[in-house]
Amino acid sequence: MPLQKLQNFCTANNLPWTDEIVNDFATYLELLTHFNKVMNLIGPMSEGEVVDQLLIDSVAAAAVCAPQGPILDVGSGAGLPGVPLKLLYPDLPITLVEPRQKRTTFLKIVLNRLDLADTTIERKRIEEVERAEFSYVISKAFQPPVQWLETASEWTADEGVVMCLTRPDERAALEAKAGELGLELAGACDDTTVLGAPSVGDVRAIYAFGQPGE
Ligand SMILES: C[S@@+](CC[C@H](N)C(=O)[O-])C[C@H]1O[C@@H](n2cnc3c(N)ncnc32)[C@H](O)[C@@H]1O
Repeated sequence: MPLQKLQNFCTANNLPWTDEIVNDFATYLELLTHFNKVMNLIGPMSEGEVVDQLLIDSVAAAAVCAPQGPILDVGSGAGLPGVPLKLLYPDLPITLVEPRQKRTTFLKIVLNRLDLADTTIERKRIEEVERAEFSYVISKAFQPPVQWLETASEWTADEGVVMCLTRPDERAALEAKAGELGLELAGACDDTTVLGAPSVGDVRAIYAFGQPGE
């Protein structure tokens, strides 16, 4: 079954995996592949490719640093990585920021079909969203990593983390920018294949940045 690799990934990395989570991922996968054909949300992809390239890349962030409080996903598109994270951590509030109407229409369909509580969809550019603080600030393929770290830091609570889904060759530049912003590395994976992520997705390294501990 297409979700087997996702299950293997979650169990190998001690991420939540229950019957309810399986059902929710199956529904999301079905909605993504169905509406992709009519709305062109993610380009032509098979179910297997969606799992390998999008779903595992999304939950891989939690294998490096699991969310502990409200999540902000900027440039969420068809809900990546925010929806997979919400399915793993249904009790955490999440805000999905996405300016394009077709994509937010799809997000609303997902929200209704999966009955996702504490989920806010902002059909805006991040620059237009009323400022708030989040515990876990994440994006995938939204801004170049260093620019993202700077953007995200403005939305991150004191105890929170900025998640950078990127490539290993960005680490030095990210650490330099983090120093300027008064942040430090709070979690790192320089090669997501060691987590068991297929090497076909865009996310090859994951770094978490937070305020220095005492
Ligand atoms: C390359 S897509 C990535 C979508 C999704 N994160 C993924 O990985 O499939 C970038 C997304 O960022 C959105 N976007 C562009 N500018 C934005 C802005 N200023 N604020 C929030 N989202 C923005 C686009 O509409 C698009 O859906």
